[in-house]
Amino acid sequence: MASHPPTPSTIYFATGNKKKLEEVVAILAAGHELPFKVEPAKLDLPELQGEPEEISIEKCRIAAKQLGAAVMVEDTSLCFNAYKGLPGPYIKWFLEKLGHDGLNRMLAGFDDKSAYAQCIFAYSPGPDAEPITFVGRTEGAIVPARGPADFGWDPVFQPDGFRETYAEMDKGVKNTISHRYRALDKLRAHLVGNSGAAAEQ
Ligand SMILES: O=c1nc[nH]c2c1ncn2[C@H]1C[C@H](O)[C@@H](COP(=O)(O)OP(=O)(O)OP(=O)(O)O)O1
Ligand SMILES: [Mg+2]
Repeated sequence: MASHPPTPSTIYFATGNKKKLEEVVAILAAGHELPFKVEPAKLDLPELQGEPEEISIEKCRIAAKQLGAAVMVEDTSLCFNAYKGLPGPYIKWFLEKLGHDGLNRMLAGFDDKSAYAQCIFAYSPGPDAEPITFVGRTEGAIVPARGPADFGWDPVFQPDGFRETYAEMDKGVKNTISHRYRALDKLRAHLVGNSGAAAEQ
């Protein structure tokens, strides 16, 4: 992992998605007091192509250059096992063009409806540093849409071990089992471990 200077007092979370921001704020607020502040930065970051980790790293480089500061970004994939992980990072376009029903129709010919949601956070302390990444994954299945349609593909993703879709479940529950929680929890642990106090030891 790239060696980074101690965690700065302010880190910008660069995203154009207010529902992602809501969940990041809620997840961080539910944990212990942090030795740094996370400020939102509304940037319309490009939809890049490539392997998910590379996409997050490049997205982070772009955001760090634009903001000239410490920044975190995340890119989210929805991966169908019957499609060897596609749509993956391209889910945004599949969702936009096909909608919830269309995503289900993609799997009509397959017995295997299993999927996983994946979130990759990338963090960089500044424009000249190499971003580091943190991956979170939640296994589940693609189901006919159930629940409020206020956040992307939440209505069609039912995490393993639950009877509700992400959309139906209490936000507090989603924010303890989701792909976003799992990735962000690793990033938070890194940033706390690398904060001033710890870094002096
Ligand atoms: O927990 C989630 N539950 C349901 N849907 C979700 C979730 N997280 C991302 N999504 C949607 C948003 C976008 O349609 C696509 C990912 O694309 P992605 O590029 O990561 O998000 P985005 O462009 O909306 O925001 P950003 O400015 O951070 O890139 O899946
Ligand atoms: Mg995006």
